[in-house]
Amino acid sequence: MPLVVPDAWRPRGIADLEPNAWHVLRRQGNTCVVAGPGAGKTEFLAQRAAYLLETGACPEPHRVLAISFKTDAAENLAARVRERCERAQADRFVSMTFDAFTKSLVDRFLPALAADWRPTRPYGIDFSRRPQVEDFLTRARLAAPQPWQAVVAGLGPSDFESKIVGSFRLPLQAMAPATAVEFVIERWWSELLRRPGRSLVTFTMLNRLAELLLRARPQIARALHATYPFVFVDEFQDTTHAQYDFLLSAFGDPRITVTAVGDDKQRIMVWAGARTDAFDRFEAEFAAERVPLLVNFRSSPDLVRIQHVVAQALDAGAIPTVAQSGRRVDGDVAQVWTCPTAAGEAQHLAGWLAQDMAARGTRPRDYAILVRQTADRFEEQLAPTLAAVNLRLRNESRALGRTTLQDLLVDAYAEIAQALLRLGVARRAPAAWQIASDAVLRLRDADPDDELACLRAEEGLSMFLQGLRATMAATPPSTAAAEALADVVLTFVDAQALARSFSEYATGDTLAIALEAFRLHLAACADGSPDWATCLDCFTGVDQVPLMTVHKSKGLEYDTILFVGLDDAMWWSHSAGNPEGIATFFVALSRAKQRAIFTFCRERGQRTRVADLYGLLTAAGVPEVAC
Ligand SMILES: Nc1ncnc2c1ncn2[C@@H]1O[C@H](COP(=O)(O)OP(=O)(O)OP(=O)(O)O)[C@@H](O)[C@H]1O
Repeated sequence: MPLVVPDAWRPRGIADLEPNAWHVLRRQGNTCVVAGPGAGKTEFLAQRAAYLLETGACPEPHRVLAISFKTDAAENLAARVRERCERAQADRFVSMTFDAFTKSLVDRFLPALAADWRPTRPYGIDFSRRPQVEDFLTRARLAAPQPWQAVVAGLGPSDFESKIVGSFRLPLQAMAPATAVEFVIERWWSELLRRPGRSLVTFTMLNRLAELLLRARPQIARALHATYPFVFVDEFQDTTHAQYDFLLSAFGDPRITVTAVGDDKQRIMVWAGARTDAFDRFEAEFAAERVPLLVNFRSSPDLVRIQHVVAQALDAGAIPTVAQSGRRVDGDVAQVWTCPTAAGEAQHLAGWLAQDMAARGTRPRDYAILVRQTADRFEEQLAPTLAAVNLRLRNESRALGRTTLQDLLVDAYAEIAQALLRLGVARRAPAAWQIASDAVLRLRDADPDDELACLRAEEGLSMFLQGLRATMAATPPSTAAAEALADVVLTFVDAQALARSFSEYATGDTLAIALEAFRLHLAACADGSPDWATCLDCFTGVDQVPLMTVHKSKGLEYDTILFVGLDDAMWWSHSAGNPEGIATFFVALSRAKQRAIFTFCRERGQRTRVADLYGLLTAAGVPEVAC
């Protein structure tokens, strides 16, 4: 494909970029783009990838590496680049989560680690739960030499792994602890890595091992640099100590250009170890320029004004952003509903949703019900009431085996398998055909320029679909039939080909996790569906109102968000002015394009702990309405 002259390059799929975004798009050096919600940070990364690939700024065979924190964010970015670039260019865009990237390095180069730090192959993944860390710290204190015991006693379980273990650079060979903290760190590694049988490692440990690998084997770091001269990091505010240090060892090199984007007002992962100084460190240690984006493309002007009140509570110097999106609703753009009982709240919500959809011609997926936590409990409470007005609720935070429904829906295999099943019930499904035929060419390794190979791969697909249609027509949906279909599809797709063709499945158990979740979800949807088309609609969530935690809603947007449970019971860990609580509230509020509704139910709790959040809404002029 001919290269585009840089000055002639234009954004794809959007009319234009704001001036600051143009500046960073063309910039050579390291940059951090710090911008508020809806500023188009993710979109900007997709456009920059297209620019680098299409103008030859990132020439073949080099690649652009994008690192995200969540699977759905990584997939979302990859999908945006695929939509904007030719396949040959999009194939040079690698979008992975931090965990998948560092794990793949460790898995690939495990023998290159010094014996003292080498996990067994295979190793198990550990999630270091709080009681386990508490127990470990007690044992470590008792085993520590007397003079160190007081220091060990001062270590807390909540950030021990993420901060203490996460920020400690492993020496190239075995450790000889010189301090109390080093004693505990050494013991932690020793207990997990060198336990009898199979090693256990956490993702923090994998990040640390990947960082060690690059320091110990500079040739691996050089190979990484040669492959990825451009690196993006999305949601940079969520970077943990171990991840930041990995970035520094991996890409803190003048030949690599790193673009980090994020919003420190959306920092809601401090509890999971996000460091609070990531942008400052990046600016200093990567000699990066900090560039703000000043437009909000998502929310209407009135919502942007309310968001700014909350933004100022997080950062008194927050710069107001300019709304680009118009207002499309009459009346209040934000309200607090005060309901005496949970049942009354559910009824009001269901009735309001049905009425709003009828009045505005909106669809169930234009709305999202957000909760701070315990989405499963809210699902139980709300689903029957919504069903009474013919609305289906879908808990996207629901666990499916070792993943969640939300992550399954952006999984590459799930997308291919769904497309195949769609083609099994409908001949005319152009979008599904596109996904299936692209996937088959990739899985069968057919070069797009080799007409014969492409023809053969497509013939194979057509033959498979003939058989699949016959099977699906002859077998009504049931749990057993869904499981059998999942097997048929997997046999055709071929697990080995998946692992070969999709980097995310190359190592580890990502594919096994996706296959298990796909089977579980398909079987659950088949149960009670009158036909396969309905079952597949259920699978994708067509015409279902999504319910999810605020954490799961990060990066997403909806016409209207309904934040249920703004009370002390749901916000038990919040205290006035707590930045992470306000940031969580800010993330929820800023998902809305047109309207944000908050509900308070007296039966569920008080509103003392969350008085500051109500204070912000009042200051922004948001009215309270009794329901
Ligand atoms: N330059 C642009 N022109 C028009 N629309 C845009 C532009 N950039 C982004 N958008 C749209 O604005 C919305 C928000 O964009 P995006 O999700 O990239 O924002 P973000 O900064 O990553 O948001 P957040 O931090 O809140 O998740 C999306 O609907 C996107 O398609």
